[in-house]
Amino acid sequence: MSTTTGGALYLDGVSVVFDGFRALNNLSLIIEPGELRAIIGPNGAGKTTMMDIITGKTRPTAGTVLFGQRDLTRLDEAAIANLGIGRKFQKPTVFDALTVFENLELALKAPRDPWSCLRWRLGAEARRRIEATLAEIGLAERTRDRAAILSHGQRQWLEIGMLLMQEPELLLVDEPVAGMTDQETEHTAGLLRRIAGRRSVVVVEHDLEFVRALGSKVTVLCEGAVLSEGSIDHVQNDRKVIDVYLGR
Ligand SMILES: Nc1ncnc2c1ncn2[C@@H]1O[C@H](COP(=O)(O)OP(=O)(O)OP(=O)(O)O)[C@@H](O)[C@H]1O
Repeated sequence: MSTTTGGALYLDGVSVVFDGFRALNNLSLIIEPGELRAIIGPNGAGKTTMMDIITGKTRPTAGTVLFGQRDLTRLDEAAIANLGIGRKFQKPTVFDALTVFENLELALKAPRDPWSCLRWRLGAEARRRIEATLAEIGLAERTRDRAAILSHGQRQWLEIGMLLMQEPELLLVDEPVAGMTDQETEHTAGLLRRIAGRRSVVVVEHDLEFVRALGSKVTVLCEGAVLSEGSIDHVQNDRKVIDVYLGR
């Protein structure tokens, strides 16, 4: 199995203060290269703020954020994206008028080159990558269909595919299964399990059945810090987690 070339994601003592309110409070977390990790927690726990810190949208008030050897707190959002950190927001942003294939083609960062024979070879390589991604996201049968006629779940998978075309080392995924059917939810868990390994994947989600299907380590955030961490069975049986989150 090939492994990611990106390093670990390392957050140490990260705090974010908005007008005196601590959205993150001394948060420490390590995501290993190739790891799939689920992040859960009550509303306002700091899950979105944590994603915003990693992508450079929000700056920490204190603490260290490293991706491999790179200090993310010194980079802007574009530089962090260029390092290979991709983010999928809840609402998909696929192009309705384009086909599934064209959406993936558009997402591909094709290098421009004046040599036509080389361009042909790059074209073949691009096609191979698009086809591999179509198979990976399970949309090989829908290649020529316009995105507009896809189901909600299929649109989410297409957007994940568009992010994969950029070959991220770390993919952040925000509530991917909201609004999906049970079957689509199951497919999404399989998809995320498959795409981790070659890159790290961090998933924020409220649906605990889905989190169970991911089969990954789970981190429970509460009041801006890690409340519990371990297997889904471990965190679901943790008294602290039941008291502040699951028992409510
Ligand atoms: N820009 C901001 N200014 C002030 N407060 C903010 C800002 N962004 C987030 N907060 C506050 O920080 C806290 C953490 O919010 P965050 O969105 O990270 O939580 P969350 O775990 O993602 O919640 P949810 O599950 O509801 O999406 C919340 O109390 C929120 O109101």
